[in-house]
Amino acid sequence: MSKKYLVTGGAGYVGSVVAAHLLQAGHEVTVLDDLSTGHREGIPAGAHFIEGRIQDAAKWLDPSYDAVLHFAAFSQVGESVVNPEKYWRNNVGGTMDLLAAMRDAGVRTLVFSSTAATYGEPRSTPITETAETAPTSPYGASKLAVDHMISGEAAAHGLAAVSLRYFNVAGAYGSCGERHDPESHLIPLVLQVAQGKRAAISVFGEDYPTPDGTCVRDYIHVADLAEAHLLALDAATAGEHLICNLGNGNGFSVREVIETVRKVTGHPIPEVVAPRRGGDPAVLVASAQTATDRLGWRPARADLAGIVADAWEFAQHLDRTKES
Ligand SMILES: NC(=O)c1ccc[n+]([C@@H]2O[C@H](COP(=O)([O-])OP(=O)(O)OC[C@H]3O[C@@H](n4cnc5c(N)ncnc54)[C@H](O)[C@@H]3O)[C@@H](O)[C@H]2O)c1
Ligand SMILES: O=c1ccn([C@@H]2O[C@H](COP(=O)(O)OP(=O)(O)O[C@H]3O[C@H](CO)[C@H](O)[C@H](O)[C@H]3O)[C@@H](O)[C@H]2O)c(=O)[nH]1
Repeated sequence: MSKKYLVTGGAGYVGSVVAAHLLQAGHEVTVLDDLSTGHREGIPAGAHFIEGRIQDAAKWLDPSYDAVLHFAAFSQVGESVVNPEKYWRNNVGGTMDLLAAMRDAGVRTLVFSSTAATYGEPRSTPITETAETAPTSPYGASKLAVDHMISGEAAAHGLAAVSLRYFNVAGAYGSCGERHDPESHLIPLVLQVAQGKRAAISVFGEDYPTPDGTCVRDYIHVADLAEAHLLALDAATAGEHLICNLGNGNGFSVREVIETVRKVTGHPIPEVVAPRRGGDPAVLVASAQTATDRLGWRPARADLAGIVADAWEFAQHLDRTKES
């Protein structure tokens, strides 16, 4: 049955891909986005668009919505360290306003973009949802605070809520892909080297306790992530706040990612070794067993070369549309 969804942050990377999946499944989608980091042309065709802030969600939310999918947030770890108040105000304050608007409008289902950054430096791997949460940045702390807020909303007011804790999101879905400015994520940066926009990729540290000395991460295709959101909408249960990690359970090192980009693009990709980046754990790999058990989710695009190939296709598409 067709449903009506509000997608906050639907002009951004992950939100636009999820909006596209919801539309393809036959649902009605309204994107609420202030375009602070998103792109108007990234909103998938067929979605309604409200240019506005989550802080003002009460202006637009009404009981006709079946659920909210909440992506809107600031998400740069480094920026959050130098400007933490920006993160508390937008991510935490904004979500508090959104939850109040949902309560007033009687919209009682929420899927929230949480993050692996809520765990901080892991004590063991793979990371399960019962692992200690000790975020190492204000960004991670702000997302953890929202998770706590949502738990309270479910317990006190019967919200049906699912938080999805993404590990390293990558890849693209058709014309929806990653275009952060400034870009800080590894795969799009390595692709910029392939495109000749950067001279070399910096490898942040080669003295970690990992097989090749570089950091290991769990890269998950954004389309697999999107499918988990559709399953989460079905699984959400009144009064419960379900938290699920989303990753493939496989770790790839920075050097393995660079080598994969070389193979996929056919470009040489010079690399330079740089100092460690503050706050980077050596290894971050998810156990997504809860997502499998509770949502019935299984990643279908776990192959790193396939993830990189889709991101490469999108990077070239972006260049072609800029030129034309
Ligand atoms: N990309 C990742 O690797 C990753 C990993 C873990 C979690 N997440 C989370 O997923 C979500 C989406 O991330 P993304 O990579 O797509 O980021 P993004 O910056 O591309 O998208 C965020 C969107 O939210 C909008 N926005 C921000 N504040 C807003 C506000 N107050 N009102 C309305 N719109 C607002 C921005 O304009 C942007 O379009 C974020 O919540 C992020 O914390 C992302
Ligand atoms: O130019 C670069 C960029 C990144 N890296 C390395 O590549 C790995 C991946 O870095 P990303 O910036 O792509 O991703 P992160 O693992 O830092 O971040 C991800 O995990 C975080 C949790 O720690 C947050 O959830 C965040 O939103 C999500 O993108 C890290 O070891 C990083 O040090 C480099 O070596 N060179």
